[in-house]
Amino acid sequence: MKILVTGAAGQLGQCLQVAAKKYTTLNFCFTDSKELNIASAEAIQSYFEKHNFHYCINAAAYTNVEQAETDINKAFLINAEGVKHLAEACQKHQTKLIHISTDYVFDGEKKSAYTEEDQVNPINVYGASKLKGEQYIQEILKEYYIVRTSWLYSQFGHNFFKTISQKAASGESLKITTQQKGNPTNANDLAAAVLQIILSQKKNYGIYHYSNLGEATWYDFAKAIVERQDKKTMVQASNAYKTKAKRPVNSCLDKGKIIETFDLTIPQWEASLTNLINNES
Ligand SMILES: NC(=O)C1=CN([C@@H]2O[C@H](COP(=O)(O)OP(=O)(O)OC[C@H]3O[C@@H](n4cnc5c(N)ncnc54)[C@H](OP(=O)(O)O)[C@@H]3O)[C@@H](O)[C@H]2O)C=CC1
Ligand SMILES: Cc1cn([C@H]2C[C@H](O)[C@@H](COP(=O)(O)OP(=O)(O)O[C@H]3O[C@@H](C)C(=O)[C@@H](O)[C@H]3O)O2)c(=O)[nH]c1=O
Repeated sequence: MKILVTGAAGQLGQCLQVAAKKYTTLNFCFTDSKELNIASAEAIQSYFEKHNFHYCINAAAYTNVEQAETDINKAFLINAEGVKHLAEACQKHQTKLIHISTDYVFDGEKKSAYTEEDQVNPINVYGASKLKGEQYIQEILKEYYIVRTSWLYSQFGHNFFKTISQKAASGESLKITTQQKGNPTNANDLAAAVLQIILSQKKNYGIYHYSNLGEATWYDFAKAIVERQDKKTMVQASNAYKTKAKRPVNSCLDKGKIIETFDLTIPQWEASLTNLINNES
């Protein structure tokens, strides 16, 4: 089975490269933004003409939530138009698309975890651009998986876990917001789940939610990161951390559908965080 991975130099892309090593029967083609720029319809069409992919995993995205507020065109160029180009190429070449989306498509007003059927209503530019990408896929394709995830962290790339670990290592005291809750998710777990979807060979296409189990505020998450590394840094709860972009107050995701459909076992976020730290040290 031949699988294209876009955005392969990013955080999830690198976790997919690690996870892929376990599956020698799968033939991966990992591409970074230089090899395959998803914002270029021509580049995508000519790449798909040269290969015959069974699946495309789209891990390419514009992910800077703060910068997206002023860099609106670029966020939409990559997260919406880029995804449209990929969907069109997948449609033309009978390639199944696995696209990664976000909890930030929701407004956060719901009191409990969001299911796949819940109303979307993004409250920042990044979320709006990702939603537009989802909508293009639904218009163009029948054979797709949109996997919404949240609060990704790992040993790779830029993420909250690495920011907090670096600040703690330099002895900087931390003020962390208690104003949003969600599901911290180890990107290595997401990568494994995506490959399990492919290996299942099921045809239950549609939208799915995947994140680690258990909820936390960013403050809870930061405290857990610092405590597990035995750092003496003070982690202070804050209810006034200033940002340009609004973020959903609650973006917890209900995982019932993906667990049942693909028979997945999803780790608790605390256990997965411990695991990552133990593997890194
Ligand atoms: N990070 C998170 O907390 C969350 C992420 N997600 C989603 O998960 C997916 C993976 O995110 P993550 O790995 O963390 O993100 P990263 O920002 O780490 O990686 C994204 C990758 O996409 C590449 N990219 C950007 N523009 C293009 C382009 N035009 N063509 C090809 N590649 C491009 C980037 O390359 P370059 O650096 O060269 O531009 C980068 O390597 C994304 O869809 C994201 O929206 C969902 C929820 C949470
Ligand atoms: C660094 C820092 C952040 N914060 C706050 C700001 C914000 O409300 C929250 C999270 O900060 P970040 O900017 O790291 O996270 P953010 O960029 O909002 O993370 C999001 O990224 C995109 C790509 C997604 O799809 C989402 O699921 C989510 O993971 O923590 C503090 O309170 N103190 C701090 O020292």
